[in-house]
Amino acid sequence: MPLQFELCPGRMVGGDHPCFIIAEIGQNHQGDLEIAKKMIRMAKDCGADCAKFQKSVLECKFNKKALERPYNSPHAWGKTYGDHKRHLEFNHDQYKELQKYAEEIGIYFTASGMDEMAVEFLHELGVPFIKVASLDTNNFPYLKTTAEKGRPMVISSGMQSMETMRRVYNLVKPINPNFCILQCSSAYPLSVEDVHLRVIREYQSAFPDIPIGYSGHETGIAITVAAVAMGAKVVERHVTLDKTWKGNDHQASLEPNELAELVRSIRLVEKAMGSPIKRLLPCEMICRSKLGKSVVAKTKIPAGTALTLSMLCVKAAEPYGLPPEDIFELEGKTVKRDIEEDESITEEEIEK
Ligand SMILES: CC(=O)N[C@H](C=O)[C@@H](O)[C@H](O)[C@H](O)COP(=O)(O)O
Ligand SMILES: C=C(OP(=O)(O)O)C(=O)O
Repeated sequence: MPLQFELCPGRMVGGDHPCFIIAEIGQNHQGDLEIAKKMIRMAKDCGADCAKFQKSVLECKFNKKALERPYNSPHAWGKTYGDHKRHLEFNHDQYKELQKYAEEIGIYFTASGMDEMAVEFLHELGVPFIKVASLDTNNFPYLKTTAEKGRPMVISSGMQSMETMRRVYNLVKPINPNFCILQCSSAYPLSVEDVHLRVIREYQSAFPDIPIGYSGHETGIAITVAAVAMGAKVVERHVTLDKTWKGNDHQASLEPNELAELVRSIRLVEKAMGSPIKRLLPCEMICRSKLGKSVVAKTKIPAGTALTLSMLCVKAAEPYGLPPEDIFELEGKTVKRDIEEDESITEEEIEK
């Protein structure tokens, strides 16, 4: 079964394809369409593959009491949680405008569908893939209808257990094979001790036929780069224009210079991952001929002498002689000509 699939038109993920980098604008746009556009532009300029938002149909995502509860937080945009969330929600026409803008500047555009109606909305909008936010990952009716839409899915796994993630995999796989799972811990900002990058390995062995990725809420870029070195094929990070802005996620977000550095570092590490085949590289030949050690005569050895270990030593020598790892095989072999003390012993001097 392939470890890769087409996440967006013309963009494969998994296998040897470059890691797909999602700039999660989320609700960091302050409810302002112009800021949202600036953030899409910033994501593109910094080299991210995709600009992502969060779409909710609030009455479908929350029950009445949850919307009516007071939101006493410095990050609140309204007195109740419902008012707060309403302020941050873009409508259909605004989404259309953002989508058009992203298309014009050439960056993939999508959102997490944070309830079934939101997924319906995104499906009709024609996003390339649906992001399943952690809060819906154990929402099995949602997962089933979303998988049935047939669009690729990126499923995050904050707040879930391994057992639930196995059930998620078993539910989605037969309906829609084009999905990946992201390791994620849902806290903002996330402490280093709560990241658990090793879960990526667990997922890779439990779900070997899908790409695995990482959705990070920590500060800085190092941990996300490490996730890529561990094989994350999709990464997602919140982005902001200013970490001091009001909002729950800004502190755990990357400002433009950090996002650009993240993209650069990921691309660098991808190149450095190279090949698993260990061999002497052409670029190492200069070092080997200068400092690599080889077999040298410890004493003068007359032609026809059968070699013993006591006649040989190992040094960095000019020219480079026989490799020292073969020294024991030289015992008993005879030399074709007189060899001076401290002279390199090369292939040509040894009787076959
Ligand atoms: C789990 C989840 O949805 N997490 C999202 C994605 O990471 C977050 O962006 C939340 O929407 C955000 O932290 C909520 O903040 P507030 O409660 O102030 O609107
Ligand atoms: C909550 C989201 O993401 P995650 O679960 O990956 O943090 C989201 O994409 O809206």
